[in-house]
Amino acid sequence: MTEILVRAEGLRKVYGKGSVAVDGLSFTVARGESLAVVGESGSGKTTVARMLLGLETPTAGTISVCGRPRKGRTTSAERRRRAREIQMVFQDPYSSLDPLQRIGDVIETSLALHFPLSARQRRSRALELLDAVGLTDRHATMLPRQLSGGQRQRVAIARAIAVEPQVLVLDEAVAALDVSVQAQILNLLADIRSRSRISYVFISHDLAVVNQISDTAIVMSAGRVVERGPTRQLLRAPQEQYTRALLEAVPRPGWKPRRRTDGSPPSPHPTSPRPRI
Ligand SMILES: Nc1ncnc2c1ncn2[C@@H]1O[C@H](COP(=O)(O)OP(=O)(O)OP(=O)(O)O)[C@@H](O)[C@H]1O
Repeated sequence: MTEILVRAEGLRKVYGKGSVAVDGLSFTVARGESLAVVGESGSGKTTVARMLLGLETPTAGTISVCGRPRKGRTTSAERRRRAREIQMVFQDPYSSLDPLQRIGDVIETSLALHFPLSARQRRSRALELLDAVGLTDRHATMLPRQLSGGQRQRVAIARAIAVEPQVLVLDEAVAALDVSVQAQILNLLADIRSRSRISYVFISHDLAVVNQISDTAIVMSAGRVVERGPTRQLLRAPQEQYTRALLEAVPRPGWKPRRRTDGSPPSPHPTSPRPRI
């Protein structure tokens, strides 16, 4: 039987005096599923992510994660428990990393909050996690500014998975990276999902990226869902004009609605047609 990890029903968010960011949104995410939330800028995607994480309170509607409703005031123990259910990776890891904290300590701090490990066990687990995202002991001693954007995003992912969450929300997590680094991070996320049965809510405006990482997708416009379904089908045969327009707006030569299945990185040669979905 499918285990539902995230259930959002009738979500609505109104900012200030009547700016409706999300309106009547419902969706579920099953264990191991990767759901993409797609839409143009201002369609309400980040607001959805922030509500899932409890960073914004819905004006109406309900969210439950791992079968427990997310509402009301929380104690610090409850916040820790919730953090183990759902974690988030942001677009710009630099702004979410302490510039003065070494990378190894970033991961250790996350571990210390959630697991009763000795200092030695923590260090060893931190190195294991960095290794899992393709970083080495050498990176553990570095500061965020000494890493590339892609490496910083790996740190952000390692920090999030250190907590062993059931659900990972990724808000434009590869948008700031160049195409080959994007491909590496997407492959890494696919590996993590196949190893751990973690679920993803992958927020993106980039339909090619969405096609590589998600099973199902919802397309949002002005806070509402305009179309939803299996990602592959939705991108191959969009039913709604809005989705078609989003697809047509992808500004790349050689754009073909064909899924890349071999996990290979896109061509590094800008003149050749880019093999995408
Ligand atoms: N804190 C806020 N206060 C007031 N309005 C907000 C706030 N955050 C978002 N909005 C508005 O809500 C709407 C949805 O914004 P949101 O950031 O969720 O969209 P988005 O799809 O994530 O866009 P982008 O991809 O540009 O980040 C926009 O009209 C935005 O101006």
